[in-house]
Amino acid sequence: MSEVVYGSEIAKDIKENLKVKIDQLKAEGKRIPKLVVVLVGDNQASLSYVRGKEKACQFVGMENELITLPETTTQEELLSLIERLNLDTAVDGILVQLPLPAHIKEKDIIHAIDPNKDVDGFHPCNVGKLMLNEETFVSCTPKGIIRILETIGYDDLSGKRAVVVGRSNIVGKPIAQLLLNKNATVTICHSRTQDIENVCKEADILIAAIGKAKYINRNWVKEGAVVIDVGINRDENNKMCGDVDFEDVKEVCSYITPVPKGVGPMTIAMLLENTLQSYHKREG
Ligand SMILES: Nc1nc2c(c(=O)[nH]1)N[C@@H](CN(C=O)c1ccc(C(=O)N[C@@H](CCC(=O)O)C(=O)O)cc1)CN2
Repeated sequence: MSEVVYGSEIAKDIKENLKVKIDQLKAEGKRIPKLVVVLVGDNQASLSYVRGKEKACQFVGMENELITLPETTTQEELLSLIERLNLDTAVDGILVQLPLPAHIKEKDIIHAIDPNKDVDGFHPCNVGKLMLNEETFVSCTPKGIIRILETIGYDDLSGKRAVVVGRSNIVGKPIAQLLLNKNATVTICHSRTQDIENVCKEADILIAAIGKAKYINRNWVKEGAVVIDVGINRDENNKMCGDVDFEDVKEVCSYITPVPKGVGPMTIAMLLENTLQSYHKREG
């Protein structure tokens, strides 16, 4: 029987901590950190995520501007907005919500954001620094996963085998690098991996980030493994669920994150931390 790790509770503590720090800046009459979130189009899930970011900023007392643009926005229009935000000295963090409409090249947009304001940690400069184990903005979901491992005291990863299922630029690749930076022996599995079930079964830490509802069952999981579920899917009853069959896997692992209330809320807490980090780089 496992312990269920609620990222939502860890995130709440982090946000309370950030609120204290921002209250202190206010009491000292200092400038307040500012995050600008850009949403293009009307993807309902994205709208709900940016609202979550707005609410979190309000909770900690951070300045927040949400810029919503129509689906028909051109790449040039979005690039000129980013240019303006790059130059705005009151802006510490710029986040362009993904996915973008198909006619806009995500890569060009990410490359245009000033790496010093890239609180998503998606710019190639920041990804490169992560690979070199240098201080940088670390992408929020992977950073949140590491914080979960630290919170449960499972962060001495020397000699541990970590398996990441999924190779996205946002989650799979950066979490693999972060685990490697912590001395884990890391394997990345994906759709072309052979015998994926048995590779996963060797993991002391199993990170599921594939985007397939309840794909991983207890046959994939070593007894006592730590299981982190990054998936956000809908099951056959339209109920939100992860990539892991929670009820089945919780019987064999040591720790497991649920969906919802697991990794998702950590993403937003880490975004606030990255924005404060950017602020301090600028203001000292
Ligand atoms: N520019 C970015 N775009 C996207 C990112 C990102 O980090 N940067 N990540 C995801 C979406 N995302 C944040 O943007 C995100 C996803 C999920 C949650 C979350 O808290 N989920 C809740 C459930 C919420 C619900 O009820 O719908 C949970 O898991 O408990 C927060 C942020 C893609 N795009």
